Parts: sequence; structure tokens; C-alpha cells
Amino acid sequence: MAKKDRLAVFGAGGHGRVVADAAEACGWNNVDFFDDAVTSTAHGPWQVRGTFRCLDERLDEYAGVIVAIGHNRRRLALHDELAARGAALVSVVHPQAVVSPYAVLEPGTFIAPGAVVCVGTVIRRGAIVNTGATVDHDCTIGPGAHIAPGVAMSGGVTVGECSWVGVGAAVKELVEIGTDCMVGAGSVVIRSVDSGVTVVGNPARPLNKD
Ligand SMILES: CC(=O)SCCNC(=O)CCNC(=O)[C@H](O)C(C)(C)COP(=O)(O)OP(=O)(O)OC[C@H]1O[C@@H](n2cnc3c(N)ncnc32)[C@H](O)[C@@H]1OP(=O)(O)O
Repeated sequence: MAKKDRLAVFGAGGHGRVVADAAEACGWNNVDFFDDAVTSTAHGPWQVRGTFRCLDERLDEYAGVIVAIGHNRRRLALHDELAARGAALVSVVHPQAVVSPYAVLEPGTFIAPGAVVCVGTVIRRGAIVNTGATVDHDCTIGPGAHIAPGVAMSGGVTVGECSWVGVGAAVKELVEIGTDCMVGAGSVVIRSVDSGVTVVGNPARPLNKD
């Protein structure tokens, strides 16, 4: 495998380490972290090279940049800011993910090991399809959305911007999940979900905390 040199990962948390690990597995040489909160320079096998400002000053040194922050809105905002500054935003697809050649991955997406992305599906910028999640045919996963580990998504599902489908959830075909939604862990979504709503359970219903 030809090595690609060098990748900057913004966000030195747990998700960032998963992305760095996958990046090495798919051929990136020299993976560096940047983070505004983490002060230590050693980060497991990797180094934290500085803050967002440091990254901004060194964008020319990186053939690839990806934002790997768990918070969906923040990840998407930083992705867009880096795009405006001319960063070479890339996707990272683990070699043990299966992605149809007839799927579209926009820049800044992360596809984790064991994930499956089927024909006709579009994964918009900054979205995550996490470990072992399956996204079947003709789905649209919105900008900054997160499909958590083990989700089973049927065909033709739409997930809006920055929504989070929780670990192990199942989503019926053609369901539309709005923007900034939260689908609880293990939920079974059989009806569309309005924007901004959290749903849980089987069948999934809005979570009313009153
Ligand atoms: C690599 C990674 O680690 S990726 C991370 C993956 N993690 C996830 O996917 C987490 C998904 N998050 C959840 O499921 C959360 O429980 C949420 C967001 C749905 C709710 O969280 P909170 O707002 O903190 O709700 P809270 O814990 O207070 O629970 C409120 C009520 O909802 C219930 N509830 C919470 N989550 C669920 C769920 N997934 N399914 C069914 N009921 C649930 C609780 O039992 C509680 O009910 P009660 O009032 O009768 O006791």
C-alpha cells in the first residue's frame, strides 16, 4: 500500500484515537493530533502538536486534515471553518469497512471498521458511520451526523444534519430523522422523527422528561 504523508487529526479524545488508528491502517504515515484542550504532547503512539491556531498556521504541511470530535455541531463547525481556510479535508475509511463504489462520501467523513455503506447512499461532510454500523441502500446521512456503533439502518432512510443515532438502534426503511435529533441506544425507529426531538424505546417515542 502506498503511504500518504501527513495527516492532521483535530480532536485528541477517544474518537480521535479511533480515527488515527484507522488512518494508519488505510495508509497514512505520520498522523499528528491538534486539540485546544489537551495539553500533554504524547497521546499514546501519537503526538499533540498544538491548538487549532497552530494547525491553521501549519495547514500547508498536511496532505490531509480531518476533524474527529464527538460533539456533532462542534465537529461540523470546525470542519467548515477549516474548509474555508483551504485545509485539505479528507475522509478516513478503515480498510475493514465495506463501502459501495456507488455510495458517495463527502470530505471529512469517518467510516469505522466493520461498517457497511451500501449502493446509492450519500454520507455528507463530517458525518461518522461508527464501528459495525450498517447503512443500507439509498440513505442520506446528513452533515455532521453520527451513526453510532452497531446501528442497523434500512434502505432509504434520511438522517438530518448533526443528528445522532445511538448505539445499536434499528431504523425502519424510508424513515426520516430530522436535524439535531437523538435516537436512544437500542431504540427501534419505525416512524419519522421531527427535528430536535429525542426518541427512545421500541417502538421509539419522544422522551418526555417532565
Ligand atoms: C464509540 C461510542 O462510544 S459512540 C457513543 C454511543 N452512545 C450512545 O449511543 C448513547 C445514546 N444515548 C442514550 O441512549 C441516552 O440514554 C439518551 C440520550 C437517549 C437519554 O439520555 P438522558 O437525556 O441523559 O436521559 P436519562 O438517562 O436521564 O433517562 C431519561 C429516561 O429515559 C430512559 N432512557 C434513556 N435512554 C434510553 C434508551 N436508550 N432506551 C430506553 N429508555 C431510555 C431512562 O430509563 C429514563 O427513564 P425514567 O425517567 O423512566 O427513569
